[in-house]
Amino acid sequence: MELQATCDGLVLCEFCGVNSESAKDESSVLRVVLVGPPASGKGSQAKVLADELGLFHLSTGSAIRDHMARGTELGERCREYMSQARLVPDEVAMEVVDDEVGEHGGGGFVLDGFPRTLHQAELLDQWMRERGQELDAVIVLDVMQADLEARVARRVLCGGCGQPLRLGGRVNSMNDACPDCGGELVRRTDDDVNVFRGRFQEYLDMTVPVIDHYAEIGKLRRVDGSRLPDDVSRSILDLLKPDTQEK
Ligand SMILES: Nc1ncnc2c1ncn2[C@@H]1O[C@H](COP(=O)(O)OP(=O)(O)O)[C@@H](O)[C@H]1O
Repeated sequence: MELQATCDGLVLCEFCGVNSESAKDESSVLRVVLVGPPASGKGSQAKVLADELGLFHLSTGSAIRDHMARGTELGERCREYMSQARLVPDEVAMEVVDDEVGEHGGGGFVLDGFPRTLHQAELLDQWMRERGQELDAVIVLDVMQADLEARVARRVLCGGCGQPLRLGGRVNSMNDACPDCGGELVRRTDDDVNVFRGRFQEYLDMTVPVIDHYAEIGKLRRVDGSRLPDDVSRSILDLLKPDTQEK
């Protein structure tokens, strides 16, 4: 498909004549990866970033769960790995990114949960090279293991409305009711400390090499993720400001 630039800066499809969404001026597009250990808050920060900067947010974990819920062929390929809390094969994770970002990421994107292995980072780099694109920044949220374990121990969920809550925040014990819907509080299965430690070790083994890779090529930015969520968001946005302004 041939796309042609029009005088107002949009891009016109040669075949259907439609000004596509991906038509945003290429130079204003921001492409960001958020990396961090489990419970570092990268999912929430990715959402803030997407809302504030108008980026497409892809959480590969959520996208895979969605495929499984819809019973797609890709979802079926992931089911066994997911049920054993193992990473899906790198090529399958890349396929999810290719589908989703290929379709919706034309105006810029923030990835959360990908790349998770060095090979995935290489696949992503190649995928972007093929499109004549490159990442603007890879942001890592630094939080110490002890702080993460304390977070996990306090994290609960309303079984009714599904919102995440924190013991010592709006609720004090598992016997409290959800302050919004009155629902019963439950714990996520992955909020068990042993499950957390397994995932943290996997992060050290598999994802730290991704961080090293992006540090080597000058794309890495570090943010102290141990502060209040709003402060973390501000730091990330400040850090990306030069990129958004330059563009
Ligand atoms: N980049 C990835 N590579 C391989 N598997 C992935 C990837 N992202 C998600 N998954 C699969 O999805 C599961 C849940 O992903 P995760 O990012 O931990 O989601 P969440 O934090 O939303 O629970 C992982 O255990 C793994 O099986």
